[in-house]
Order: sequence, then C-alpha cells, then structure tokens
Amino acid sequence: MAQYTPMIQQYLAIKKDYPDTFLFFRLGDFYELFFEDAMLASRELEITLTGREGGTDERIPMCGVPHHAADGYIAELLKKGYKVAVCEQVEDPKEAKGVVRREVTRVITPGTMMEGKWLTDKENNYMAAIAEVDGRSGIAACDMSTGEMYVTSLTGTGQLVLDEALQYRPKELVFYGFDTLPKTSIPSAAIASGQLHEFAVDEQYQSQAKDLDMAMRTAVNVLLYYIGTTQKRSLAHMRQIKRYDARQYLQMDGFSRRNLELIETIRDKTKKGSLLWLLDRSETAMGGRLLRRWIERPLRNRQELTSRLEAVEALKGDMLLRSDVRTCLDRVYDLERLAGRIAYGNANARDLVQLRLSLEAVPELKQLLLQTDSSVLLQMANEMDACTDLVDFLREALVDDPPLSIREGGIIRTGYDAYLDKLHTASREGKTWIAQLEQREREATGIRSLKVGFNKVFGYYIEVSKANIPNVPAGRFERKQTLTNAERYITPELKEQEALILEAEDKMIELEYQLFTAVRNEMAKQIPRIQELAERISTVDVLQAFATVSDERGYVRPQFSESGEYVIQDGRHPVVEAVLEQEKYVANDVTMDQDKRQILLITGPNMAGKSTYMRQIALITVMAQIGCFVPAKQASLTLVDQIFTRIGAADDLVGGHSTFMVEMLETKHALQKATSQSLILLDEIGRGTSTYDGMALAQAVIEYIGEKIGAKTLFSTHYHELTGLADTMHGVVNVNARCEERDGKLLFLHRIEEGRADKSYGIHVAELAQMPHWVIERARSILTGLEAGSSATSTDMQMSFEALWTAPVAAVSEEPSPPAHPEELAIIEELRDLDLNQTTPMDAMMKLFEWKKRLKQG
Ligand SMILES: Nc1ncnc2c1ncn2[C@@H]1O[C@H](COP(=O)(O)OP(=O)(O)OP(=O)(O)O)[C@@H](O)[C@H]1O
Repeated sequence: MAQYTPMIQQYLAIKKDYPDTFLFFRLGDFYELFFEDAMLASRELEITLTGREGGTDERIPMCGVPHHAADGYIAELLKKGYKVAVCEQVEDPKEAKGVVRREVTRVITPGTMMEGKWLTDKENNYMAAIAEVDGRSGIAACDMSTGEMYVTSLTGTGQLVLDEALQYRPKELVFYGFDTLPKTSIPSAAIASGQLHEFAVDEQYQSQAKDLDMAMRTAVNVLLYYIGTTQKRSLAHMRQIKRYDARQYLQMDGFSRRNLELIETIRDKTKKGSLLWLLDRSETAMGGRLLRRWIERPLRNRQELTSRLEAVEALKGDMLLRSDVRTCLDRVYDLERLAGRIAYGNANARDLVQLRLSLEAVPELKQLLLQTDSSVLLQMANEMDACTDLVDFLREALVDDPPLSIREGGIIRTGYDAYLDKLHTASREGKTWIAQLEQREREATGIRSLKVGFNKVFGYYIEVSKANIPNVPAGRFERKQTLTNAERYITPELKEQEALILEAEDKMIELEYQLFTAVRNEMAKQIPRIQELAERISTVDVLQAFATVSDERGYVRPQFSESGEYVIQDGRHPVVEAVLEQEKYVANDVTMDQDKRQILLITGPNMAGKSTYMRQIALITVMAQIGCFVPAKQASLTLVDQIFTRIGAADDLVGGHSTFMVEMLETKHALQKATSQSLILLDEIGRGTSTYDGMALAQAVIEYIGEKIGAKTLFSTHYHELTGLADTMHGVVNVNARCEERDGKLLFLHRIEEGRADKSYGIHVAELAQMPHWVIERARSILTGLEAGSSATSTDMQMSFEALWTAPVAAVSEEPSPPAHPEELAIIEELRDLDLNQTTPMDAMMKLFEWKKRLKQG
C-alpha cells in the first residue's frame, strides 16, 4: 500500500469497508471509480475506461461520471441489482492539509432507495429479510420510501418461506441462515447476508416488539441492522410494525401467482394484460400500491370482505358521487412518500406545498363519503383526520409556488416571521431608493442620459457618457470603471444602500432556510397522523377503483355461502373479455360443491377454451376475495384458503429441473398442502410422459384429491379414457369445451357444457397454425391408421403404425398433378369409396400394394 499515492491509499482504506459495493469517490466535479470497480462499471454503464498514475509502475484503471449526472448512473446500477457507496469530500479542499478528508455519506442499495426519481409511483420498493431460529422462519419486509414494515413467521425453513418473502417482490433480500435454499433462482432481487443487531427492534418499535416471536424479532433485527448500516439518516417514519399470520390470507405459491397473471403477464412481464392492469383505476399512487398489495393478498375473512364489498356497492351505485370522489382523490399527492421524505429531511418546499394541497382535498372527500349509505365509508369518513391545523400552518408559512431549491429564499410567506418581513422591507426599500436614484441624480447633475445599473463585479453604479463627464460632480462621485464611451461611478450613499440590500438578502436566504427546516421538523412530528390519513385515503381509492371497473364492465357482487357450494352463472375471464375486440367473450357457468360436483374433468379440443375457463374461475375467486365485484351474472362462492394452479409449461432449467419434473413437483406441492377448502386447477397433468404413464398418473392424482383431500378441483385432460371416472368415482363430473365441425372447418364455441368430449381435433388445430401441408396430411393418415387399429391387438397397432410411417411420401406430395390415365381415375374412385372405419391396417396395405401394381401395369 505504501507505494500508492496518499489519495489512492485513502481510497483503498475506504473501499476495504465496502467490498461488494461500487465506491463513487468524489474528486472535484467527478465521482471516480478505481480498480475492479472501474472495470466492471465501465462495462455496465458503457463509459470509457481510462487510467491514472497512482504511484506504482502500472496505471490504475479508472472511470468516472460528472457529479451532476451521477444520479442517472447510480439508478442504472441499482436497477441491475448493485449497491453504490457515495464517498464525499467532507472538508473544504482549500483548507485541507494534505489529502482532502473523505467519508462515505450514504450507501444506496436497490431495496433502500428513497429518491422519488428512482421509484415507481404505483409500486412499493420493498426489501425483505428472512431469518431462521430453531426451525422457525421469520420474514420481515419494509418499504423505506413509505415507512411500512410487515412481519410474520412460519414453521419450517423451505420454499414456502421464500415464497412468502418473494410475495413482496423485494428488490433486496437479506438472509440470516438458510444455507440450503437455492438463492440463485430468486428473480430480480439482490441477495445479501444479514447480521444481527439484537435490540434494534426494541429501539425502533419499543412496546410493539414484545408481541413478536423470536423468529419475527430476529428477522426485523436483521433488516434494521442492514438498513442501519446503509442509511445514515432518520428512520422516524418507519411506522407501526404490522404483524400478520400468512394463513389469514388466501395463499398462492409463486408459480400460481405468476400463472394467473395477477400483477404482470407471463409472456413479457408487463403490467398490461394482468389483473392489476384491469383493476387499476386508482387515482393516487398510494391507492395503486395498496391495490397491488390487496391483489397479492386476497382475504379469507368474510366480515372484512363484506365491508369492502358493501363500500364498493355504494360507490358503484352512484356514478356522480364516484366521479366527484375521483376528482377529489386526483388532488391528493403521494402522502406516504412525502412523509418519508419529511422524516428523512430531504423534502423541499414544493413537497410541503403538495402536502398542504393534498390535505386541503380531505374535507371535501369526507363530505362526499358522508353522503353514501355505506356504514364502512361513513366510518372511514368520520375517522379521517383532515389535519386542518397543519393546512393552516403550512398555508401561513409557505408561499404557493416556491422554488425547487430551499437555499435560494422565496419560500416563506409574508407575515409569517416579523424579522424576515423586516429584512424584506429593508431590501425592498433599498431597491426603491436605488430605482429613484437615477431620476434624482439626473436632476441634480443635469445629465439627462445618466443611468443606474448593476453588475456582479462592481455591484450598483452610475453610468455617465464620455460627453457628459465634465458635468459629474467632483468629490461626490467616485470613478470605478472606464468603458470606451462612458465612465461608471459610485457614491457613498449608493454603496451604503447596496450593502443594506445585499446583507438583507443574505440574511433572508439564511433565515428562510432556517424557518423552512423548522416547518419541516414540525411536520415530521405529525407523520403518524399523515400516515394514518394516507392509509384511509388509499383504501377509499382502491374501493372506488373496484366500483369504477365493476360499473363499467357489468360485474356483480359475489355472495359467500357456507354450504360449500360454488356457483357462477355466466362467468367471464375479466382480462380476456377486456382485450377481445370484435369477438365477444362467451360466458360460462360453473357449479361445484363438496359432494357430487367436487372435481370437474374438462375435456375438449385444443384451443377450445379449457385453460381460459380454469383461469377465469381462479380469477373470479381472487377478485371476490379482494373485495371486488366479479365478471358474472351471479356468483355464489365459498371462501377458499389456497389456490394451486398447474397450467401451462413452467420450465425451471436454471434450477436443474425438466418440464415434466417441474409439473410433478408442483402437483406434489398441491397434493401436500391443499385442504378441502382449496381450489386446485390442473391442466393436462401427465401429458409430458408416455400416454399410459401419463394417464395412470392423472387418474391417481384425481383419485387422491377426491379421496384424501376433498378440494374443489378443475382438471383438464386430453385423455378421453379418464372421462370414465365420472361413472366410477363419487364427486367427479365431466364437462367439455364444445366445438363444432361445419363444412370441414372447426368452430370453437368456447362453451363449456356438461358431458364428455367426443373428439380431439388436434390436427385441425395444427392446420389452423399453418403447419406444413405435408405434416397435416401425414398426421391424418397416421391417425386414420391408429384409430382403425385401436380395436386390434397391441401388436397389430404397432405394426400398422410402423407400416404407415414407412409408407412412401409421394402419396401426400403437396400438389398432386391431375391424373389422366383411366386406371388412375378408377383407383381414385375406389379410394373415395373406401370406408376407412371398416378397413384394417393390413387391408389398407394390401390395397396400396394392389393399386401400385395396377398403376405400374397401366
Ligand atoms: N369463453 C371464451 N370466449 C371467447 N374466447 C375464448 C373463450 N375461451 C377461450 N377463448 C379464446 O380461445 C383461445 C384458446 O383458449 P385456451 O387456451 O383456453 O384453450 P385450451 O382448450 O386450453 O387449449 P389447449 O388444450 O391447447 O391448452 C384463448 O386464447 C382465448 O382467446
């Protein structure tokens, strides 16, 4: 180290404490990165890698970004999951003896970002910690920008724990223990190892900490320790810790959530096309975030759901009122994040004006809600604290349109502070005196072209053109600057006034800054009130969003029955319905119960709508259990404790599992965890292996669910043989997705009817997908052979299959030339009359040989 220059030695000493972090090292107007940081950052940020002498023979790799543009680069690194430590010069370089003192003032990590520009309005920015204590796992998650903190604990240390943490979609996940979990497969979260600060939770949450079990305590401690080491600022806004039991919510594993496209689509991972996208009619950013949380955590508590539904009903029924509520909400800014910035001490005057404007909307919002007949909304309105004292205070203190900077004055309203007003008057009077000086001096000197001006170097001056210099009063005017055509002068009175003005302005700026921070500190004390209000406003916002969508799309209020019955009349898939343009969505019924109709076996051709039907039922369940109306004519549902879906392929090649293995693992998971109150959706289980294997597995799974679990289950399959189960197993019923063949074309009716499907139409669908003509024709002929052979013995079948496969390709050449020979015509005639259902594969082969022979002879 000794051979490095003192500055590089300083860099290395600081970097030692931030090994897994990009160190942005302030050097004048730049942040520089050195060594490996520089090499990696130059690649990640696409900036030029240079070098710098550092005392050794080799130049040190270096790259840098201008300090005023650093935010953009930092944001990019955070997005990629990296952390950044910002190292500033903490003393004035002019006063420094030797190397300027530098310190890390902040570590910015993906999960602890606070700056608005790096956050998405309608998305929480969570970080989470999971900690293991004696076989139990604590999960804590918080959003630093809003101050929310949640904690729960679960028995065990497996995938379920990870699933619970991932529900938050954390940007950062801190582990304490869990050495066996596959951390590489965690999507989009930066991973860190946690350390423990044993009493952090007691310091931050005082009495609330007592209610936590050891696993919860540890998780919160790990999280707080991590935050403490990165953030060097106030955590005053970290509000009440919300402890919950994951079992009080409808549970879905990560795969089912993704599969149902609750928050984003599977295909391109965007919000558009998801349930969230459909329902997000929220007006405020807070409402948008709460809606997400509700969708991620549907309820199981009937009473809470009834409250939400009652409020939605009231708002849905009164369009005018709803529109007024929406207009009111539109005036409300992001109170949660404003509160965060106030606590952090980085709120500016505009933020506080936004706070006032938001609070000003509250009395009207309350009035509107009081007009409804919903007891829930009435209670919410009555409990809303409009914070009128804060509004008055902010209105008195701050001007309406302050500048962005809090260091330039222009923030505090006249009348708020007597001394500030005095300074204002002094400055104003000084300026008026100067403004009048020009006229006075013109009269006194008789120089009509005399002017008073100002520049930064000399301050105020009196300017006289060369021709008028003889008239300048000697002694009173002091020459300051000579120009080509004029002279500039000052007078003692002018300088005196100038000093007064400048002093007043300096003092005003400093005083305004102090007054502003005092106002901000005052607001910081009110954060719990603001946060509570924010919670109520966001709830109203989500409820009105539900009401708006429900009204526009003709949804109905779901009823919840105790009988175990699950009946939907004319149900629709909410998202498919919304995106279908010309084509109308075909509504479908579903009737299930805990007895005779517990398992629906869905058969029907590909593309007929089986998966859509299953997803539709799951989505209707989720919608009902978040308190929204549902796309149906009528819905009488049973509350569900868990939803399991196995729909579509979900490869886990990174995790080392094949498609079929994933299917089996997920089915096992459903079989292990489901209860009689769960909803299971299984799409074509067993299709990934040989027919008999697959069919056997499928049947065993159905039997297991029917006999050992009793969960409501929808099971789609192409194994028509399984439909026989409806005759032998209690609780199994066949339904099918109807299709019709008209004029040789397949018509998808998308209608789910009672009974089993008669045909598969797979080749029709391949034809629709414009498979090569050759393949279609070949498949048809193979199918014909197979169907004909199905009545024969298995050896027959194998023979026929092989025979057909080795048959000459020319028979299905793409465009056969028209036959001209009479023998050919005769053969075609015979072919047309041949009844394939009455022809065994052997007969067919014999015929083929005969025809070939005749053609050769002919
Ligand atoms: N009820 C409906 N009304 C209108 N269109 C529908 C309906 N159900 C499904 N569709 C449309 O039909 C398409 C195919 O549906 P889906 O994927 O559910 O078929 P499937 O029977 O599951 O097919 P496969 O067996 O190949 O998986 C969907 O993309 C959807 O656009």
